[in-house]
Amino acid sequence: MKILVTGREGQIARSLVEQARGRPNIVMETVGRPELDLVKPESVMAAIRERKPDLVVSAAAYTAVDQAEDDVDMALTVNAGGARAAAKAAAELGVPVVHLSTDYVFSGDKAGAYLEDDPVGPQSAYGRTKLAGEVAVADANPKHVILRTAWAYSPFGRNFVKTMLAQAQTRSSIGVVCDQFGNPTSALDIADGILHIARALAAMPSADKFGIFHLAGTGSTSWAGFAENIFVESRSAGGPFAAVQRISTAEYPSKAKRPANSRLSTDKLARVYGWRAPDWRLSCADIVRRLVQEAAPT
Ligand SMILES: NC(=O)C1=CN([C@@H]2O[C@H](COP(=O)(O)OP(=O)(O)OC[C@H]3O[C@@H](n4cnc5c(N)ncnc54)[C@H](OP(=O)(O)O)[C@@H]3O)[C@@H](O)[C@H]2O)C=CC1
Ligand SMILES: Cc1cn([C@H]2C[C@H](O)[C@@H](COP(=O)(O)OP(=O)(O)O[C@H]3O[C@@H](C)C(=O)[C@@H](O)[C@H]3O)O2)c(=O)[nH]c1=O
Ligand SMILES: [Mg+2]
Repeated sequence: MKILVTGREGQIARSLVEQARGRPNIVMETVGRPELDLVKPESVMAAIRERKPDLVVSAAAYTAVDQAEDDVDMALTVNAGGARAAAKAAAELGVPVVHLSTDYVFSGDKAGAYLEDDPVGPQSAYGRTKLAGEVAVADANPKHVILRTAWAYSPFGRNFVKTMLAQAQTRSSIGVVCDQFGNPTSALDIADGILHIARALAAMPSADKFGIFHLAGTGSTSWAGFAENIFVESRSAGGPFAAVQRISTAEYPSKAKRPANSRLSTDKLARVYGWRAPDWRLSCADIVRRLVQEAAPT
């Protein structure tokens, strides 16, 4: 099975390449700028048409949450227009699209974990443009799996884990918000989940397998709790650590508003596909140890 991923250097794209390595019957290919540019729908259509994949993973996106507040037109063009083109190209080939979306489509006002059909209410430009992307993808290709994930981190690209470890190199204490709750999710786990979904769709593309699904790490915490766990693991692996000062959202001003609670229920994915991500602490430990080892002088 040939899987084509949009974006080359993104953390989910790189995780898909790593997790597919050595798996029989899976050819994982990535394509990004300049050949596939989400700003240019024709380039997206042409790149996908030419490669004739059996499944498209629409992973590339405008992901700079604060920057999107000042750059809404570009974020919308990429996250909705670009996503629509990828889904449409897949539809023309008659193949499914797995499209990545985000917990930031929710307002954060709910007390419990969000279900797939809970009302959306994005608080940020990024969240609004990603929601527009969900609508565009669903409209362009009936064979869509929209995967909302959250708080992604990995050994690759830019993410919260790498930011915390980098800051701890020069600081003994770091202020981190303790009043926003969600599910830290390893991009390597997201890649495993996507591979599971791809195999299930190839085996039996029944109607219940399409639609919106939540895929996130099992268990939840605050950003402060996440940071504390990162430093416990890093310290035990001989890496950098800092004290976490628990602060409120008001004490950490930012352009974009983040949801106070964006915990995602992953029961639908478990029910329909029989797959759930590991506990976030286990995956966090793996990735922190790997980053510490990779940084250690040899
Ligand atoms: N990171 C997170 O915490 C979360 C991410 N998601 C979603 O998951 C998906 C993947 O996220 P992640 O891997 O973390 O993202 P990254 O920010 O790591 O990567 C984004 C990718 O998109 C590419 N890209 C951006 N603009 C364009 C464009 N105009 N044309 C082509 N490619 C472009 C980038 O290319 P280049 O390498 O050239 O810059 C990069 O490869 C996104 O849809 C995101 O919205 C959902 C929830 C959480
Ligand atoms: C770096 C830092 C962040 N924070 C806060 C700010 C924010 O509320 C929270 C996370 O900050 P970040 O900028 O890393 O996260 P952010 O860019 O908001 O992360 C989001 O990215 C997009 C792409 C998604 O789809 C979301 O699921 C989510 O992962 O932690 C601190 O309190 N202290 C710090 O030192
Ligand atoms: Mg960020």
